[in-house]
Amino acid sequence: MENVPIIQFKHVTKLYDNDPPVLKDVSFEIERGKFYTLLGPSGCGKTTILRLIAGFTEASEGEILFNGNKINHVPANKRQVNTVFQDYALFPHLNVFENVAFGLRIKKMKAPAIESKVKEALNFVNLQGYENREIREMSGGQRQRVAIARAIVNEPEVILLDEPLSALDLKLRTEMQYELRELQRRLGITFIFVTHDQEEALAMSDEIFVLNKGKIQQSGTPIDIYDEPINQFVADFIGESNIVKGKMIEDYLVEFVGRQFECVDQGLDKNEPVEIVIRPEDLEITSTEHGKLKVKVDSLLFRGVHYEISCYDQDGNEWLVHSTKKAAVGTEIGLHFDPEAIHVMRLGETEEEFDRRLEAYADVDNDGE
Ligand SMILES: Nc1ncnc2c1ncn2[C@@H]1O[C@H](COP(=O)(O)OP(=O)(O)OP(=O)(O)O)[C@@H](O)[C@H]1O
Repeated sequence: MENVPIIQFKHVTKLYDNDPPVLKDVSFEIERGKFYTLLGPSGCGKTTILRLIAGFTEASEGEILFNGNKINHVPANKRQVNTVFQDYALFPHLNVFENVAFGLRIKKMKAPAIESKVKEALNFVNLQGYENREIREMSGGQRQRVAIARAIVNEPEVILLDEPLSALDLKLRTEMQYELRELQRRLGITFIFVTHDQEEALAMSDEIFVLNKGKIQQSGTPIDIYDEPINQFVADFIGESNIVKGKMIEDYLVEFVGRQFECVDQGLDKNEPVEIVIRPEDLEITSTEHGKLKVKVDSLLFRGVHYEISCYDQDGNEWLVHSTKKAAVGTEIGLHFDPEAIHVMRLGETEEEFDRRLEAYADVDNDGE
């Protein structure tokens, strides 16, 4: 049982009415006890995936499995899953205790057991002593914790969280990110968290699924996805990036902006058209003689930790640079970068092909040691 994924989607397609599909042939596996994030722009199908797992809607095609058993037609109240909604969906006329106790009362649990379970859940989210408070007397962050207590009190195997932090201001949101992550570790329950905020996804998750237009574009750890984006959509969505068109000359040699650069990629065709990603923090400002690229500084913004410098090369490509060094607007500067900073993306590569290519790199690295 331990090795069976807790949730599996096999070729799941979902249409509402006769509209075009909102999920198209989606397959993935969720392992027990990890923190997963579904990340993508508005309308890409994140909430639909949660609703399918919760049993609030049914798949049009494909299979959904829970602990290895098909659950496509299992009603929501028979699934070992609880949802924390964006607006928390708390009952305003009930106090904190009764909000958390609600599900247990429906299950007709005995009063002393309810009392101890609700207390335990409130302790978990640091709301001991708030039992008799009205919901309207609670702050946004406290309501959030009541909603989480209400989910964990049922001891589900999976907790689904649909943009639960989006109503909070930035400071509280950051605090709650730590709290939620910590809570997930202490509980050891599988969390599936939905957000369209890439920083939140990178900070919180064990695994991220990046979605666009009803398809999973890439899945992996935050570092995998940040360092090796599969395509332009992921590179752009997961952080600020410089993306330019290029050509793979041969293994370890790529051309862009009319020049050839040493890189770490291999296994592509000779002269294959590619896209190149370089992260702004991987670009170093230097003199025009020492730079690998010559660019003209267009604007400079102070961002607290670094300057954000926008430059243009001879072909009109924009290059964003994050640097603690300043550069004067209107001057020409050089940009230096290491071969490892160049990420080569194949056009139209599927996730399976991409993973195989990265594995081949790893084999070469290991052989080389
Ligand atoms: N009950 C419904 N009936 C018809 N269409 C729906 C229904 N629910 C969602 N959709 C459509 O399905 C698509 C995906 O919606 P979904 O809510 O899953 O996206 P999302 O990624 O969660 O977006 P958001 O971040 O805006 O919540 C959207 O085009 C939406 O309009």
